[in-house]
Amino acid sequence: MTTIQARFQLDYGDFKLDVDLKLPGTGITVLFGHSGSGKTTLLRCIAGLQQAPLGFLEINGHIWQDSERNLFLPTYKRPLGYVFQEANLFPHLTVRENLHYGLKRIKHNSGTVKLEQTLELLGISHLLERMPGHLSGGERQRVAIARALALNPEVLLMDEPLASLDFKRKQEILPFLSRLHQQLDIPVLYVTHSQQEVAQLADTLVIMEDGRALASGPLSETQSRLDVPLAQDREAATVWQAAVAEHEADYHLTRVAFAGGSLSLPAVDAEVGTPLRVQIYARDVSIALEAPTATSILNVLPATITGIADGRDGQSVVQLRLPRMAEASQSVGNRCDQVGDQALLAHITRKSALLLGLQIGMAVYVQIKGTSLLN
Ligand SMILES: Nc1ncnc2c1ncn2[C@@H]1O[C@H](COP(=O)(O)OP(=O)(O)OP(=O)(O)O)[C@@H](O)[C@H]1O
Repeated sequence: MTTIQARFQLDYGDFKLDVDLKLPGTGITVLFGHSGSGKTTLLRCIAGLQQAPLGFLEINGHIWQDSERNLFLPTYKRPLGYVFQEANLFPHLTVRENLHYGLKRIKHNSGTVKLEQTLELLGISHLLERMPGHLSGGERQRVAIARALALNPEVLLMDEPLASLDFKRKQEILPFLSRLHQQLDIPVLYVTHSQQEVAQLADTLVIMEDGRALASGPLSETQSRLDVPLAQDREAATVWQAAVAEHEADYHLTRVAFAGGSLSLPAVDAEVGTPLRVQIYARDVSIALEAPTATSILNVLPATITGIADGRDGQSVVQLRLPRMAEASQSVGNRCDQVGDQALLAHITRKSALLLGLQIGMAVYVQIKGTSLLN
C-alpha cells in the first residue's frame, strides 16, 4: 500500500532535484546513490528542512506540502524522527534524560511505538543512567535512533546513520536495525551509499542519480533492473527475503523457503520460521535449458527469462523471474507482499547466451552455485 507520495522540484543551479515517488507505508525504503546524487536533499525536503518551490508530500493520508495550494507544514509540526550521521546527543544529559527531552516537547504519545519496546529492540535498556561521553559510537547511535522513535513519528528519516562508525560498530548496529524493521510498523526512509546496507536492510530500493530517481521498487526487482548500473556491477546481486523451513542435520544443511520455492544452505543456527535474507551474486548463477539431472549443485530452480543485456567484458546480464509458489509464500509470511515475484540476475558469458539461444520469455532452469546469508 502506498502511503508516501513525494514529488519535489528544486533548482540549486548546478544541481536540480526532480523526483516523483510513491513509496510503501511499511518497511525500510533505502535511498541509494553516489555522493551528490541528491539523497540528503530529498530527505531534507521530506523533513521540511528544505522547501522545494514545487512540491507535494503526503504521508499516511496527511498532506505536509502542496505548493499548488501554498501549503507547507514547518518541520516542528511534522510527526517525524530524523537520525543524522552523528548522534547529536546532549552531552550534559544522561541517556534517560536525552530520551525524555524529546518526549516533553510532544503533547501526547499514543502511537504504536512504546519507549520500553524501543529500548529493548535497540538493546540499550541497561545504558539509561550513562552519560553520552561514556558510550561507544554504536551505542550513541542506537540511543539517537531510540530518541527519534520516542517521538512516535509517522515516518523515520535516517541519513547515513552508520557512516561515522567503523566496520565493527556497523556490524554491531545492523542487527538492531533489522530487528526494528521487523517489529515496527512505521516507514523508514534510509539514506546510504553502501551496497551492504542496501542488502541487509532494504525492502524497497530507490536508486538516485543526478537528482532523479532512476529506479524505485521492491528490492530484488530493482536490483535486477537492466536499465540501472547496479545490474552490470561485478558485485551485482539480488537479495531474497526467506524463512528457515527445515534443518537437514545429517547433511549439515538448512532449507529456507522464499516466495519462489526453497534453497538449501549450509546449516543455519536458527529456529524454523526465523526470517532471514539470502544474497545471490549474479556471477554464481548459471542457466540450463533443461532440468539438469546429473549435477552436484543442490539449488536448481525453474525460472523465466525476462530480459537480456550486454554486460562488461564479454558478459551477458540475464534477468530472470521465479514464479511465486503458494506454499513457500506462506512460510515467508506477509513479508512476501513486499517482495513481489522473485527476481534474479545471472552473469554468464555472451558466448553461452548465444550458444543456448537465450531469449526473453524462455523457460529455463537456474543453478545457484553459492549463496550468502545476511542476517
Ligand atoms: N543548500 C544548497 N545550495 C546549493 N547546492 C546544494 C545545497 N545543498 C546541497 N547542494 C548540492 O546538491 C547536490 C546534492 O547534494 P546531496 O547532499 O543531496 O547529495 P547526497 O546524495 O546526499 O550526497 P552524499 O552521499 O555525499 O551525502 C550536491 O551537488 C550539493 O553540492
